Amino acid sequence: MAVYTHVSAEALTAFLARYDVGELVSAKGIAEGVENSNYLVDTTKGRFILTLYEKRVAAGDLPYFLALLDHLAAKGLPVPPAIKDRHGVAIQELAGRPACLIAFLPGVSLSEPTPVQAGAAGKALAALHRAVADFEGDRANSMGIASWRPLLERCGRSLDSIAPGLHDDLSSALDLVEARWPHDAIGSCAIHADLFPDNVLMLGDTVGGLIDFYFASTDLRLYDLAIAHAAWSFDATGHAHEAAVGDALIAGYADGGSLTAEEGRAFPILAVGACIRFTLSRAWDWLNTPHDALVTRKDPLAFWRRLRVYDPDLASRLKTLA
Ligand SMILES: Nc1ncnc2c1ncn2[C@@H]1O[C@H](COP(=O)(O)OP(=O)(O)OP(=O)(O)O)[C@@H](O)[C@H]1O
Ligand SMILES: N[C@@H](CCO)C(=O)O
Repeated sequence: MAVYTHVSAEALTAFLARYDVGELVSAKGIAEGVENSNYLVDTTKGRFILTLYEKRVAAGDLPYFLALLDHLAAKGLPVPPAIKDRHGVAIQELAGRPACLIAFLPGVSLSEPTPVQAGAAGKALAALHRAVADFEGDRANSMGIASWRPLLERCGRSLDSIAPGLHDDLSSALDLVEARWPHDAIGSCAIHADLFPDNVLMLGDTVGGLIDFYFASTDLRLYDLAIAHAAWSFDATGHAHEAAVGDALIAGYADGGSLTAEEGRAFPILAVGACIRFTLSRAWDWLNTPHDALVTRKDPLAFWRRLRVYDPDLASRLKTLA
């Protein structure tokens, strides 16, 4: 998280009065994350997360996200439902933004997951995909493949201020991904689409919570696994690939088995797509983050470098990676 929108103690007290959650004791902005504004809120009755939805989350999509969370919680997955106020309303407005009060889940986000922990996360992702088999909600992926070219063009030549040649290199990589993307050749379902280690709260080697469903959408199941693989199995710089962590994540997902031959063939291009998606969203943020926001921008090149593992041949032909 981050804090883009500031909430006064008075406004928060009035907001909490709509709920049966006790009275405000303290509220602290959470510096982690980049997408939404988040506060850790303690009341006389417990601990909560207050989220104010920013830039990439459209208010009209919130009913989909909350329905998905309710569906997953009802199936026993450790996801945090939004709290309803005394009138049964979960989606509110606060400080001019859409806002929800969310159940706090215990656990810590890992920065250096072990293979055992990655295996547990892979298992949890598979459980999520099984649990949505009867979920009827549908949402096009607003950060999916169709959005990458327009985002590249919106970033424009400013990308070259991050690394000389980055605009054209991203464009070349995108040409390849657009030509080879499997589209309907493999299964789709509701996916998390952002299952980074910071969105999995771990209790030792056990998954205690899956959070941050605000990119959830209907897309390729295996693309979700490719995103998680790219997020979990590299160090923070994107230089070092922890292959054992990635292998354990996939084995956990497949529950000890392996992907089908068709899935195995599709995986690298989906992972290259994941690299492009997060390079682009980070690059946009790098170039456009407001100066007064409490947020640590994430390095776009850390994601870009992962391409060297997923498509070494392509990487060797790109100025920014060769
Ligand atoms: N339900 C929850 N229970 C406990 N902690 C939470 C919960 N939701 C969020 N957090 C804490 O807040 C931090 C930021 O949350 P989150 O990842 O949802 O923010 P974001 O801005 O959407 O981030 P991202 O950059 O991953 O998209 C998490 O890393 C976690 O520490
Ligand atoms: N998890 C993403 C932020 C969501 O777009 C990142 O680390 O870039």
